[in-house]
Amino acid sequence: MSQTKHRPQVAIICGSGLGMLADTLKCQDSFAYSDIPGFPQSTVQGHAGRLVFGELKGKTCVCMQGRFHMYEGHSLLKTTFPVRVFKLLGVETLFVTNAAGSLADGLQPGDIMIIKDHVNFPGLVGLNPLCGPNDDKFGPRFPAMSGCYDKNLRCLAMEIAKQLGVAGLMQEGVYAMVGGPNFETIAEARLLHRLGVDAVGMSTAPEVVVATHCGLRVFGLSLITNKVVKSYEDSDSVNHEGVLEVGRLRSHTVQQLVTELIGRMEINNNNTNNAA
Ligand SMILES: O=P(O)(O)O[C@H]1O[C@H](CO)[C@@H](O)[C@H]1O
Ligand SMILES: Nc1nc2[nH]cnc2c(=O)[nH]1
Repeated sequence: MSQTKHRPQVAIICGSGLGMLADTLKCQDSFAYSDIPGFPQSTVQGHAGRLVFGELKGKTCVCMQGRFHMYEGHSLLKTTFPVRVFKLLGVETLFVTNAAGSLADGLQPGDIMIIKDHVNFPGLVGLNPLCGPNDDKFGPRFPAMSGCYDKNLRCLAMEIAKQLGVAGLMQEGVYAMVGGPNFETIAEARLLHRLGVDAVGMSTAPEVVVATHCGLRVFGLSLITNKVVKSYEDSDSVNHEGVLEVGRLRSHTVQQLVTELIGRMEINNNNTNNAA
């Protein structure tokens, strides 16, 4: 921390193809992950691997330009390590963003889903970053997750979307994390759809679990980059380049939304969770 004067209140994790969120920060100090002791390395295209500090609408922010995924071979402890670093830096609010495939019929590529809740599939079978001895300095052994996506921030995001004229692109929904790295089979897609999942990806849930455990307020959004194929008659097929391309197309809107939300949200929330 001796190498930057910034003391962030807000942390942003950029999803696949959404690294441009860091470009909006003013008075930047940036560090390659390879220069930060203990930090894993990004191995996925569309995740630059830089930690960027700066100002956004009067708030001090730190932005992860590139996240870590379980499928890269990192332990869940490693993938979520930056979240605890943010907590120790004094961050109060975590913004998580991701690219995701839609299962809900009403969500089209290019739409933005405000995450209302998640299904942490790896977590349900014991792949949870909180497994192992609990560090009471961060939070309790058995943390509640019922209100992990802050309701006030979700409402404010919708209000801002209306003011920006992009409300038609936005709705709330449930995100599910699967392990990846392969995309879903048709049978898996149908299963997820029946279970009430609106969008699926390979990240985010462990970060939110660790953030909630240590009392951070969380806001999450998924950029819908593709429809998950649910029909044997459908010859469409998803690929990572297409995912990154939708990120590029929607970068401006996502940037505007996140910038306004950070500008207008209250800070000093005392790290309390505000459940739905
Ligand atoms: O969740 P993010 O990092 O946005 O990336 C999503 O996009 C990649 C697949 O194209 C996967 O890593 C998936 O999780
Ligand atoms: N698992 C999964 N992750 C994604 N990331 C972006 N699109 C998708 C998708 O369709 N499935």
